[in-house]
Amino acid sequence: MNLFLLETLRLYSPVPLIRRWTRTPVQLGDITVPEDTLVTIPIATIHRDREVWGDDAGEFRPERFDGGGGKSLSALLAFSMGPRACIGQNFAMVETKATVAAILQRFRLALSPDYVHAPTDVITLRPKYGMPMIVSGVDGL
Ligand code: HEM
Repeated sequence: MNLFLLETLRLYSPVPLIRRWTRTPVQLGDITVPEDTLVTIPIATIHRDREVWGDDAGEFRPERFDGGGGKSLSALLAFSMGPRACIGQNFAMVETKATVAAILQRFRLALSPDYVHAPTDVITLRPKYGMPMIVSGVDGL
């Protein structure tokens, strides 16, 4: 399930972008960013970059994380990186696994034909028209 969640965080990162102010000039490759500049880090775009993830960057393929994932350790930025990275990331991963496991022990979920795929960014990413599901109990319950 870990690989599945990582791939979900890559393609549908709940935080699609973050911002940082530079306090001193910062060298980013060939670019010198002056101090007092607001820099946007486009997480969602980086997560679909073919140069980082390969030609199948747009495909849902959890096994890509079996042995690393992208080109570098910092390729997956869903929880950001460094001293201001998400303090709740381990909790979020454990909580999600526990919740999904509890649901799947009791229910089978299928996407409703009414679902319209329209991820939208309202501070965090969410399905614009909701996510209608067809729920049935396991063992026909
Ligand atoms: C899938 C779930 C989550 C995702 C994708 C996520 C993502 C992020 C990201 C990208 C940041 C950096 C924001 C920035 O620098 O502007 C962040 C910061 C933070 N997150 Fe999360 N988060 C998640 C769940 C949680 C949970 C469950 C908690 C608390 C229990 C939490 C607490 C925090 C806090 C306190 C910060 C600020 C850390 C700091 O600035 O030093 N997050 N999160």
